[in-house]
Amino acid sequence: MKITKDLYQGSLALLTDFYQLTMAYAYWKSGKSEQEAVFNLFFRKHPFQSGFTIAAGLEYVVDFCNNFTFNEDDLSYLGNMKNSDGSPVFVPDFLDYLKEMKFSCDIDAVEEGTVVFPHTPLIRVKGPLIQCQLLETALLNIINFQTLIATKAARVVLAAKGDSVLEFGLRRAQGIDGALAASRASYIGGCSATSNVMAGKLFGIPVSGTHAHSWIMSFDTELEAFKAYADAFPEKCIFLVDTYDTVNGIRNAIEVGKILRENGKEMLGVRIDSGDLAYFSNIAREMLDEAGFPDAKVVASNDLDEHIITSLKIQEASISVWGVGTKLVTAYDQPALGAVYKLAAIKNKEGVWEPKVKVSQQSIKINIPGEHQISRFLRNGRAVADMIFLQEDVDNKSSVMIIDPIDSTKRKRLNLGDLEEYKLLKPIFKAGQQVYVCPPIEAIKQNTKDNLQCFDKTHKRLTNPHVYPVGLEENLYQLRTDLVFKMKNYDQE
Ligand SMILES: Nc1ncnc2c1ncn2[C@@H]1O[C@H](COP(=O)(O)OP(=O)(O)OP(=O)(O)O)[C@@H](O)[C@H]1O
Ligand SMILES: O=P(O)(O)OC[C@H]1O[C@H](OP(=O)(O)OP(=O)(O)O)[C@H](O)[C@@H]1O
Ligand SMILES: O=C(O)c1cccnc1
Repeated sequence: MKITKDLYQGSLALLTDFYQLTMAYAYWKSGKSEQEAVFNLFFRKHPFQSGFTIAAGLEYVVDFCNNFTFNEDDLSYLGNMKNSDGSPVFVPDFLDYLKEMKFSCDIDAVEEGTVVFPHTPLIRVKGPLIQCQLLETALLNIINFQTLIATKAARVVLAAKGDSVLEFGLRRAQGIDGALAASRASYIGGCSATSNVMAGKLFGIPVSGTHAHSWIMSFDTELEAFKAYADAFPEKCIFLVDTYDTVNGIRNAIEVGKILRENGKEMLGVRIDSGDLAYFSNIAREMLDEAGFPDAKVVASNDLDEHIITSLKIQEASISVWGVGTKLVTAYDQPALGAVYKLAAIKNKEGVWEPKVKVSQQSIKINIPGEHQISRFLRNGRAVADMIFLQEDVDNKSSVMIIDPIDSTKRKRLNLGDLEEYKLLKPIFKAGQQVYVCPPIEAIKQNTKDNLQCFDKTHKRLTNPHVYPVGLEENLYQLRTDLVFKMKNYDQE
């Protein structure tokens, strides 16, 4: 789908922070706009204290870049901006420059559904400084949110251990776009369907659902309500049984289930939305089995997340479908992923690339310089480590040393001959032309599943997961250390 056209009816070029535009103007004014640069988008810590993160949002980025032009409306809005002395913020020549600007960057990115780790770029942008800069805010907005929600969904789905998870979040999501993007990312993370019909239409996600308490309450009795629903949707009967008395509700559902069966239809199940979900789901299972409905499912909802699902599994609750809303689509326990977008290299006036670092007191905040690539190494299909490296440093090597970017005492030697190697950054745009075909959403969802399968279960544990090794190839580590020393200028008093 064309996200820009269908969702935003036109231009997204102004979906940026004002300072990106003031920097763009200043780059242009100082003759630096065409200077080539490399920026990396990466995060520093997994969300939710997870041991893994699922990359998502690339299709939105592709669409954003393909539509990265300022239209007349945008330019007129910018043209009318005034400084406090009444002078225009942006001079007409600059607005003409923006009007003529054609997206011409190279973009390399990790495919959606890939398991990713701190410090490794999810997106690398190479091109004119001004364009790289103007892309920052939108790319972060897109990737931070969808990656966060895809990760949350993957955790919920892992907790459900093969049961279906339905995403029910629309009513409590962060606005319209938050809801749509969350439904998309939840599906990528492994949910089976969404209640969000517009997400179903826009993204091709299966939609599904049951009915609400209001349906029951609009009738004199619950039994009447179930019968009327069965009449309208004989193929889709999941009865919500907890409006008045859950045990009686299950009894009523069974009664209507029998009527459906007499008419050649099967009740799909019951939904429980309150009370002790372990206790009532087990009662529902017993009653349904006893009444001859062993295939009827018990659906549970009510403020679920991966931790409550895990607890209900431990309690041996008889739940086989999980409706998860608020805590999934709002990423309730961590509402933002902290991915950043940092300059990693710039071409100087002599045409020589210079790697760049942002020095920080906290070593976790020192970025990785240069136009690097990431390799994932696998042994017999099992991921063993990720390496961040500069291609020229590893050419013709039979083994490499990787060093943890934060703690240099953590090192690992990899014998390349024993390992399968996958390059994670794929070409997406070359000189502004899209060279990557965005896969259908089903393929992205499958990619998540396949990727997760490559990781040991200790990395997928929901609490205190085992840390997966990701390191800088030793030459890149040294380059970064040297640059930090140079920028800090320790030799001066
Ligand atoms: N057996 C259980 N173990 C752990 N958590 C549970 C269990 N049963 C339900 N829960 C969770 O406990 C919370 C109970 O929510 P709440 O306090 O709103 O009670 P409620 O029964 O839903 O009341 P209401 O009738 O207002 O909906 C929910 O998050 C639910 O998922
Ligand atoms: O709890 P969540 O994970 O967010 O899942 C969605 C919730 O939304 C609905 O409740 P709501 O009170 O809005 O309506 P209903 O119970 O009358 O259907 C539904 O019954 C779930 O409890
Ligand atoms: O279909 C449902 O059961 C549903 C949909 C949205 C929110 N809660 C429940």
